[in-house]
Order: sequence, then C-alpha cells, then structure tokens
Amino acid sequence: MEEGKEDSVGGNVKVICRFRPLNEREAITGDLIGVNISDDNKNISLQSSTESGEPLKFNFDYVFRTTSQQRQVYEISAKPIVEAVMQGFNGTVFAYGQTSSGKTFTMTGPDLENPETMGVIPRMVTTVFDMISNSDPYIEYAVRVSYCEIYLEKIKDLLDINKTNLKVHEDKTKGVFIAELTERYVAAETDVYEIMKYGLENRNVGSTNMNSQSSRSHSIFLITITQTNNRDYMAKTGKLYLVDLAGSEKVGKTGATGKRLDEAKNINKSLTMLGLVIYSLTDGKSTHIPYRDSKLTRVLQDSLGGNSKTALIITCSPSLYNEAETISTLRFGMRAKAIKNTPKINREYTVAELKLMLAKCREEMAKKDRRIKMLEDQLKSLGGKVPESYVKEIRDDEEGEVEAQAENNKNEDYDEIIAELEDVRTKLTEEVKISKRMETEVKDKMEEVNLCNGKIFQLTQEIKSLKDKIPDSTQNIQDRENLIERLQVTKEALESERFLLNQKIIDLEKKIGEKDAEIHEITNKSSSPGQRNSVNNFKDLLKSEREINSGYQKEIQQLRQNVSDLLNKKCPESRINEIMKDEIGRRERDKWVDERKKIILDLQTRIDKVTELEIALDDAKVNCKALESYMSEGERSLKKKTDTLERNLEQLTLMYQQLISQKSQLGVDKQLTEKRLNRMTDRNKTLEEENSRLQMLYETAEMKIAQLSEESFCNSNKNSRVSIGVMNIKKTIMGGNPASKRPSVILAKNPFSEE
Ligand SMILES: Nc1ncnc2c1ncn2[C@@H]1O[C@H](COP(=O)(O)OP(=O)(O)OP(=O)(O)O)[C@@H](O)[C@H]1O
Repeated sequence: MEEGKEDSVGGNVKVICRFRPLNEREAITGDLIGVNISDDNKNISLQSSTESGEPLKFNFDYVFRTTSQQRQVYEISAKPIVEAVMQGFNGTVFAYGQTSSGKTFTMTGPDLENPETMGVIPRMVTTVFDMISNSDPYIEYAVRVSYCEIYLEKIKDLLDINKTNLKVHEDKTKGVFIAELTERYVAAETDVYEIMKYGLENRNVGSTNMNSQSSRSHSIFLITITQTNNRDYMAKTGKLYLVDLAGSEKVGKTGATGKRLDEAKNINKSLTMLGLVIYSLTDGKSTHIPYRDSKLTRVLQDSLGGNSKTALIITCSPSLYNEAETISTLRFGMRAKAIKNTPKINREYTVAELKLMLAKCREEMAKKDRRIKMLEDQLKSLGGKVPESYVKEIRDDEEGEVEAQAENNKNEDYDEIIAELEDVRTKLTEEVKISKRMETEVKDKMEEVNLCNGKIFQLTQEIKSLKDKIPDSTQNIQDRENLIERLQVTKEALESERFLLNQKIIDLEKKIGEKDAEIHEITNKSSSPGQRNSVNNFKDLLKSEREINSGYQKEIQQLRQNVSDLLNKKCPESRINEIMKDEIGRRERDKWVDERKKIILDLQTRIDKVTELEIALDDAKVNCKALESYMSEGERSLKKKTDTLERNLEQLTLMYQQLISQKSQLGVDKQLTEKRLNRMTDRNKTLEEENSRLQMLYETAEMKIAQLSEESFCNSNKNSRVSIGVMNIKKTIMGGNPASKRPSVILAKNPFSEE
C-alpha cells in the first residue's frame, strides 16, 4: 500500500459483539434473552420480551457466543489491528458494554500472564514482540507505553499519580494527543506487564450492586511503536489505543448513590457524548462533530472518523434481566459500524532521509547544469550562437519550469518536508528535554546511591569496631570472675585468721585473770612489814602494770574491732558483688590483691606482736613466781625483780607505742584503700556507661543495617520498576532479536539477602 495514503480496505470501524456466559446471580433464574445468532456469526435476531412485532436485526463483523475463548476473540477482533499498527497505522480497540458485561475480562483478562485467560491487551503485546523478533534485522524498533484514565472528566496519568488533569492537544503531524502523558520505553513483554500492573494499582474502581470490582473510569492503554529502517532510513510510527470504557449502566439498577451516583452520571454523560459523536459521524448530515464536548471523545477523535483502524468490541449479557441494556448496546454497535475512518501510514522523514533527498536534488541540478554546458559547447563548435531571444525564452521557460517545479514541490513535498522538519525539530527538542531530565534524575539517583554506600561503609566500620571490642569485654568479664574468686579465697583466709586472733585474745584474757589471782595470793602470803612493804610496792607496780595491761586489752579489743570493721567494710559480700560487676583494669586489681596481701601480712605481724605480749606476760608471771621465792631474800633481790619488771614494762610500753603507730598506719591504709575503692567504683561506672553506650551503638547499627537492608530491598524492587516510575531510558530493539521475548527489567540483587 502506498505510504501516507488512505487505506482503501476496511476504512469502517469493525464491530465485534461478545456475549458472556450467565453469571451466578443470573443463573439462579436462568432466563435467557431471545437471541438467535446466524451460522456465519455475523447477524443477530433478537425477539424483545417487551415489544411485540418483528425481531430486531443486528449485523456485525463477528458475533461471539457465550462459549467463545479469549484467543478466538483476539484473533478476529484485535490481531488485524495490531498488525496494521506494526505497518505504521494508528489502531484502536475499545470495549463498550453495560457494567459487568465482560469489558475488562475481554480487554485485560483475569490474569495478564495466563496464556488461556489473558485478554486482548496482553495478547497484542505478545504479537508486537513476536513481530519484532521475526522482522528484518536492519529494522530498529522503539516501543513506548502510556497508561491513563478519564475519571470525572479529568485525565489522570496512571504511571505518574501526580499528573491528575492532563490536557488534550492536536498538531498537524502528531494528530490528537494527550500532552505530558508519561511514556515508558519497553523492551520485552514483561516490561509491559509490569507497567500495566503498576497502572492498574492506581486505577479507580468501586463496587456497584452489579459488579464488586467495577471500573468507574475509562482506561486508555497506549502503545507507540516507532520503527526505523537502517538501510533507507525511513521511519514509521504506529499508535495503538486500547480502551476499556466504564460501564454503560442504568443508574437505578446499580443502586448508586452519593459519589457513586455522581460518577455514574458522569460516565453516562461521556458515553452519551460518545454516542452523539458516532451519530454525527454516521447520519450523513452533520457538519460539526462534537469531539470537544467530552474528554473521551476528544482523546478518541482520531479513532472515530479519523486516522485510525478501529475495532469496537461490544460486550453483552445473555440474561433476560439485562435485555434493555443489551438492546441498547447492540444499537450502539450498529451505529458505530457505520463510522468511516481514513487511516494512513504515519511515515516520518528522518534526518538521514531528508539529507538523501537534498543530495538527490543537488545531483539532479548538477546534471542539468552539465547538459546545458554541453549543449552550449556544441553550438559554439558549430559556429552558432544561441539567439538572445531563445536564451531569454529558455531562461524564462527554465525559470518558469523551476518556479513551477518549485511551486509543485512546494505544494507536494516541501510543505510536507517542512512540516516533517518542524516535527523532527520538535521531537529533537523534546528528546533533548527528556534526556536532560533523565540526566538529572540519574545524577540524583547516583548521589543517593553514593550516600547509601557511604552510610553502609560507616555502619560496617562501626560494626567492625564493635565486634573487635567483644573479645576484650569477654576477657574483662573472665578477669573479673578470676579476681572475684581470688578475693573470695582471701576473704575466707582473713576470716579464719580473725577467728584465730579472737581465740588468742580470749586465752590472753584468761591468763591475765589467772595472774591477778596469783598476785592476790602472793600478797596475802607476805608477813614481814618490809616484805609487805615491798610486796605492796610490787602490788602497786602490778596494779599499774595491770592497768597498762587492761589498756593494752582495750587497745587489742579496739584493734580487733578495727580489723573486723576493716574486713567487714572492705570486703562485705555486697562489695564483692559490686566488684564483680565492675570492669576493673588488671593493674588495679593486682594492686588491690597486693593491698590485701599487705593487710594480711600486717595482721600476721600484729598477731606476732600479741604473741610477744603473751610471752612478756608469761615472763611477768615467772617474775612474780621468782618474787615469791625471793621475797625472803630481801629488798635487794626485790629491787632486782622490780628492775626486771620495769624493763618488761618498758618493753611493753614500747610495744604499745608500736601498736599505736601501727594502728594509725592501719587507719591511713584504710583511708587509702577506701579511696582506691571509690576510684574503682567510679571507673567501673564509667566502664558500665561506656559499655551501655557501645551496646546502644551496636543495636542502632544493627537497626540501621536492617533498615538499610529493607530500603535496599525496596529500592531494588523500585529499581525493578525503573521503566515504570523513575527513569525512562530509551530502549531500542533490533528486528529479529529474540531478546525481546525475554524480560529486560531485572530485579537488582538484595546485598543483605542470604542468596
Ligand atoms: N466471557 C466471559 N467468560 C467468563 N466470565 C466472564 C466473561 N466475561 C465476563 N466474565 C466475568 O463477569 C464478571 C464481570 O466482568 P468484567 O469485570 O469484565 O465486567 P465489566 O464490563 O468490565 O464491568 P465494569 O464496567 O463494572 O468494569 C467477572 O467476574 C468476569 O470474570
């Protein structure tokens, strides 16, 4: 067929009628409409249950019975359209019918990817990619898809929910189009399904009494296929509109109220406008077609009476209950069948093609110049001269011819070329705009990715350092446990020593009591006044010694108390438990052990001193006995004894002083130990705080990782929709390329998943 020229074959809108099976509700009564379908599946004879007289007659391109299969419907109604689109025609397939009559079932099908039940749209997509993979390898294809809906007289972009009120424009080369409608490049069937699913999620559906998932809007799925022949650089673009209209329902039957009622009124209004346009197109009288009276008719302007090959599928219920709607639908179909379209191949001059044309023109002119020159030379050689008048005539003729040619060209080609050039320029500007936008989008995305990578790196470092700290903490805990064990042992040893010390003190007290008794006895035995005197002196001495002794005892008692206090204060069970919790440095723990050792040593020394005291007391006892035996020997010997006693006393005093200084030293030690304990407690607190901070950091890091992993997973899912929502990189497919049968959108691998 000649390019750019009207398709003489099948300019009329094709109308296909499909009856769906009875649904559950209708099957209860089982009453069927009185329909008779001719054997050639083209004519319907309908005997109305309400009107008597002749049956109503309808004629369509094909009538599908209730048992029809999705594949059959596609082959007859839509496949010829998609084949035409692949030749560069515009095509439209749209479904019309009352609510729940099977429009969506026919157009989309219950499952996009089920080969049995998939509807017209997915089957068309399959055909497109099949044809691409079977075409010549020097043909380059670019397939773009858009998805929108008309809801309450507003065009909503289903691939970008922010675009809620798109405008319809018209231009000489593009025809009627929706401005700023999102277009996504696709390279495989699965890309298209992804986009369809994404768009379907954004669609307006609502339940009516007649259908639980009723379409409340008209949906338009647009596939644009541009093919460029890389040999002659010719380009063609075919647009395929796939329209699922909202149900043509009777408001009363659907039980619609409130918002649903508004919707229903609006749907009915736009469908009435569609009917009016069809009526105006077919009544043979109308000079004005009211395309602009509704968004739906405006968008479908080319599909109805314009540059498009169009198929209308009317869907009907076979139930008697829906007889009125079915008759109305059949009448609508009959009207639409009379619409004449003027489809033409949308040929585009590519820049290369225009250059070729220019080169051809130049060559032609050069040829002509050469011929003129040759003729002039011939004339000259014959001695002749081209007469002025003739030259003038020729010039005039040529000029006239050139002008006429130019006029002709201008009329025939140049207008078109200029328009094409204009179109190419607009397209290039648009593409530049798009690529600039894409560049910024890619840049933004890259920045985001870099940011994410930075975060991941930082978190990984944090986790690493936390992990490094774990063995240290484990070692600390182990050390603490060891220290506690050692302290426990030390405590037990100290307690047993304290017990021994107590025993010795008790023994000492007992011995002092005995000594007292002995002295009393000696006093009573003394008879002579000199002796008594000496004895009395000695008694005084002993008394003072006893006083000193009792002082010693008090001191010892005090010391004992101090030791016990020290033990209780320094190492009570609770303290040990506290220490157990502390994270003490090894050096400090060792110091503490040394302190303990010192204290034990100190105690040992003191016990030794007490033993020495005991020995001294024993000596005193011996002296007393000696005094007893020497009493009779006179004062001299008594004096001697007294001296010995005095010496003993001096010794005892010295010991006492030593004990006092040791006691004060012990007090200082105690203070020091207490200070150290405080320091250790503080350090422990700091360590505990640090530990809980680290723990928190670790938990935050883990949470962040989980969050990042989730974000990354979401991003990878989002990325899998790159062609849907974020970036739209031009994908070209070479003819004969089987890759177009495979998915081109690959899900990014989740870096945190096990796999
Ligand atoms: N040819 C068919 N074979 C089997 N089931 C069908 C057929 N046509 C429609 N159905 C079923 O009938 C119900 C209604 O169909 P569908 O949703 O396609 O109607 P609709 O015309 O698109 O309705 P609405 O205008 O409310 O969106 C669905 O459950 C669908 O599966």
